[in-house]
Amino acid sequence: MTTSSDLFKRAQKCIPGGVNSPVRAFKGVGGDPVFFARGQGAYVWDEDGKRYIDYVGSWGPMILGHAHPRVMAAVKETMEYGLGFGAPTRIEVDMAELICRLVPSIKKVRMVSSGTEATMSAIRLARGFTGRDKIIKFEGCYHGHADSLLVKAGSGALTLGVPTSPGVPADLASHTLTLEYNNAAQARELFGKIGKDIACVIVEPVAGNMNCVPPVPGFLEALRELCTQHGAVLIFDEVMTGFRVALGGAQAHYGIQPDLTTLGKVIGGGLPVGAFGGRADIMARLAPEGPVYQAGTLSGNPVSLAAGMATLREISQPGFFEALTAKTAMLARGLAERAQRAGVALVTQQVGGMFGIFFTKGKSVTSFAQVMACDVERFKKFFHGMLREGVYLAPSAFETGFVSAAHTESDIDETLDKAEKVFKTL
Ligand SMILES: Cc1ncc(COP(=O)(O)O)c(C=O)c1O
Ligand SMILES: N[C@H](C=O)CCC(=O)O
Repeated sequence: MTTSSDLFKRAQKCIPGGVNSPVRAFKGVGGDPVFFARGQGAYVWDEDGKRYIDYVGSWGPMILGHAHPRVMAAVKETMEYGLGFGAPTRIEVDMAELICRLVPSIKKVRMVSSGTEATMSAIRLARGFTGRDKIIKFEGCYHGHADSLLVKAGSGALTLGVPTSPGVPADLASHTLTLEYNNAAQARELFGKIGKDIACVIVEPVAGNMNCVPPVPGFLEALRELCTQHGAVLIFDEVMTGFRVALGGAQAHYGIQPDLTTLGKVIGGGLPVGAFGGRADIMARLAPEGPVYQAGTLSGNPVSLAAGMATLREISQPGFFEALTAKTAMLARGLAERAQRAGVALVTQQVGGMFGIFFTKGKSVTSFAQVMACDVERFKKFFHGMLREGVYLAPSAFETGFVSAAHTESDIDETLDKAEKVFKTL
């Protein structure tokens, strides 16, 4: 018995499933979730004081590692002035200017409190701007839990086997058209048939909620071309990839400008936040400038923005992303090599500070069908082996992994040695 399992028993009596977000519950790997008591740099410690090298990083925000001193100092300093006012503050202007400078496709930006709010609002805005109802998303992509987007979704919805959630009205779901990720021909065909009805295409420019699946060359380009041609809004959901795969996000990495971008995670430095922004003519349709309504009591919370600003300042340092990418590549390459040595079929993929581990043969995984064909049972054994060894991976075969600036080469080496030991047991 561990303190975590005691706490989980208590939690299950008063919290649905014992957790406040389904992916935390270990349903995808079995067993009881670990309860964490603290984090510092690349490590987290559970309630019994066991240390883990952390590759979840609060699902992405902790790009500097846990409790980074400059982020903590910014939070403490800002808190001294009050926790929020429900009125405009200087830091919101600073943050908006910074985002617009770092992501040039964003001419105006609205802060919200979560990634879900960002995508939900961006969809409404795209519909209000175009006067059309239909939206296109891709199977296995997750864009938060707004009704229109919980259709063939990834992340916890996929892990739990409910990619299309009960509770989403069929009438609403019928407006969400789902295509195969990385299949440009299918998108062309659909646009050819009903292009004039499509309000927007929303896509994870690197899919991070069905493990880690980068776009194949030409896929994002085709979406850009189709949206322009048919007057639809192209939304890059960069809640995960924004300030994670490159300073300017996936759009800078791949050189493609969306019309709208959604952000979250890193821009809050670990505190609740989200944002959406983009073309000035589209953003001008948003209340109070335009008629499309969107609001939030805690939107642009100064403490969240202080943590986010401090994080963005750190990741703007020259060489930050080169170093993060090199370290993540070292991990991904090393895992593939150690697996091969142990005779285990494994594919690893990586973009910037994101990586994926697939128990499958072959060279790459580019489609949802390939993701679903991977050996999930083997992943579960690997996950628990690594957990025992003191390495915390995302508790699902359908989630991406995250490396932070706090991970050292020696952390990566330690992880690889432990992985090799576990591979030999599979
Ligand atoms: C790509 C993407 N979009 C949207 C969301 C929703 O963000 P949040 O969990 O902050 O609502 C997430 C993560 O959950 C995500 O990974
Ligand atoms: N995959 C999700 C976000 O990226 C995981 C976070 C959550 O839903 O709790």
